[in-house]
Amino acid sequence: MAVKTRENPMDTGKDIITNKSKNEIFASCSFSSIGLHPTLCEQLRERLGFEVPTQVQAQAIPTILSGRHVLVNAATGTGKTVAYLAPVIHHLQNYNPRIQRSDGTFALVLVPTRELCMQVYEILQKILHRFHWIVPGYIMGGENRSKEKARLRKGISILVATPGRLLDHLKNTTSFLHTNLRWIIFDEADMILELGFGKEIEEILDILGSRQHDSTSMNNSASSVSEFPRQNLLLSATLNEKVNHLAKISLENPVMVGLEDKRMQPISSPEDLGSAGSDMHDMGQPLKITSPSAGDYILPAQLIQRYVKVPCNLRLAVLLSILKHLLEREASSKIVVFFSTCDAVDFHYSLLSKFQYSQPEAEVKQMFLKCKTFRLHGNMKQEDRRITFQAFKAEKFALLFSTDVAARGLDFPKVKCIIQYDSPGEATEYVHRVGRTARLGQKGVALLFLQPVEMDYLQHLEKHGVPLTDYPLLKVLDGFSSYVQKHHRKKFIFIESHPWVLSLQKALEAFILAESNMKELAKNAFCSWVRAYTAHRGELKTIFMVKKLHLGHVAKSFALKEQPSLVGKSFQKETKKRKRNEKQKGLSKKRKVISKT
Ligand SMILES: Nc1ncnc2c1ncn2[C@@H]1O[C@H](COP(=O)(O)OP(=O)(O)OP(=O)(O)O)[C@@H](O)[C@H]1O
Repeated sequence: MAVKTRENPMDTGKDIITNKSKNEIFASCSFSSIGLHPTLCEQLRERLGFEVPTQVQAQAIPTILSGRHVLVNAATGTGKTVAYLAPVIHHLQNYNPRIQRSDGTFALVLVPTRELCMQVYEILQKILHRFHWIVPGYIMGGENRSKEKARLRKGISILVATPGRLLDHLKNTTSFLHTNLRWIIFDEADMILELGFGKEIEEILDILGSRQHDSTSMNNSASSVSEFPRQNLLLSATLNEKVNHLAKISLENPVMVGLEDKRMQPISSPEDLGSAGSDMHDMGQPLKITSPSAGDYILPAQLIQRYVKVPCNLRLAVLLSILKHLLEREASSKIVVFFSTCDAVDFHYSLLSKFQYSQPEAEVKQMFLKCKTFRLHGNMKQEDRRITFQAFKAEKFALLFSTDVAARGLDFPKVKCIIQYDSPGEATEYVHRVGRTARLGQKGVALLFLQPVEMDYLQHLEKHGVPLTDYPLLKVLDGFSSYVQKHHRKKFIFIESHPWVLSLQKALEAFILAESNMKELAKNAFCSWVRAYTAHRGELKTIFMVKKLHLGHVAKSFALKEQPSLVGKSFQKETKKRKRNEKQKGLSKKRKVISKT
């Protein structure tokens, strides 16, 4: 099938998978030829519509079936979930006599966020349709503990969990039976650590008797209760050096799937592997994963990646213009916009739910965007998070405003465009955010907003093999208004003087001024935005520097005419308090900002 030529700079083409990308994504074998039970293959076909395995599934499934510990590194949207679920189900449905609920938990899938927990559980439910004796279940932060206890007491064969809640039940739910545990799977392994769950994971492995020790095999521990040896799996699109310690304490002689040789280095000293310092073997060779460098992050080949350089004070007007452009050009578009804070999500969500606009001289005001808008962040009630997650999945034409809770693992069908309005920070997070589109060979576009003072971030991304091209913003803005053409025949070469943007900015400021609750939301969003900006780490601190910003212009990006006066002493006091709290609790900045799993 030929790929459509693109006229619209953000046109993602039809929802087609080209023959070329089909060959890159899918393997030329069948699920049964890689060892899966015929009924399971049928379930994959009937319930999920999977005819043949993806490349990563074709590599990982036989290796996992063989019982080896495995590290899987493959691009976003390539089918890692079924790559680990299918072998587990294959073995479990084969047990003779059949497993029962009273046997407790056999497999544990650890995930970093609640939405991912629900997603994996839903996939399990589908595949297990014909294997009714294998019971799936989930436990996660925000849910009712007593109900979870009751479910655990009855028995859950394959349990999906967020780490904090799992540890809680391991310590406090005596009826939680896990003596038959055979598999521990870390999905998005690097994120689990990034969120500061390292200590919890070590405790979990200790309690479950699945921690590797220097001289003892795990078969000497609690796992010996089970008749089968333990098998642990670590997966992510961005396995990096941070997972070395986790790999060391949880995997024994692991096989690497998708990690090129250049990413593996012999261990020269015990410190190479982190605090506990021991070795990890693959065929006798102690190895560790090195930091990713140029070209190491695998991004979907068909993903179009662009950046847009926007002066700070016009960011909001430009965001709204681009959204309008995209949604009006493509009648079935789904777009995800990433923000750095919950307050920013709330502000932009409320703004777009209410903001009406008419071009100068036009008589009737209309909603600026006529599109269903959703929001998702860690400060929302659990039930609202669940409703949003399900609703956005089902929609064909919708916008989602989110923090990084949606960045990892979530599989929203038919998302055509990802906009990173606030920069992601680490290149790893860039990779996962953009990975919500262009899944499984589908087309997709990613757009990154940068301010003129932040342009060095492009080099940071390029170092990791992520090259971006310029987005033709002026062309998009010019295409907008009859007003522009009627009153100004000259061509505009600066965004700062573009009549469409200026008129929109004016209207936004007037709207915020007139709506007191919106003004409050804008102020809160402004303050947390600045706080989040100061939280960039390492090398990124030199790119995203608050002191390089004009805070009055930042205020304009929340449609505030003036910089809120509360920023100053109270902001500094709050920042100091936050740092003190973080130090005391030993939490990573990120975990606090991102989510309450
Ligand atoms: N063999 C297959 N045939 C058809 N579709 C598949 C197959 N395997 C997976 N998919 C689909 O591909 C999409 C991506 O799968 P999945 O979410 O497992 O990817 P992933 O590699 O885990 O992505 P991420 O790194 O973002 O978590 C899903 O919609 C899934 O249903």
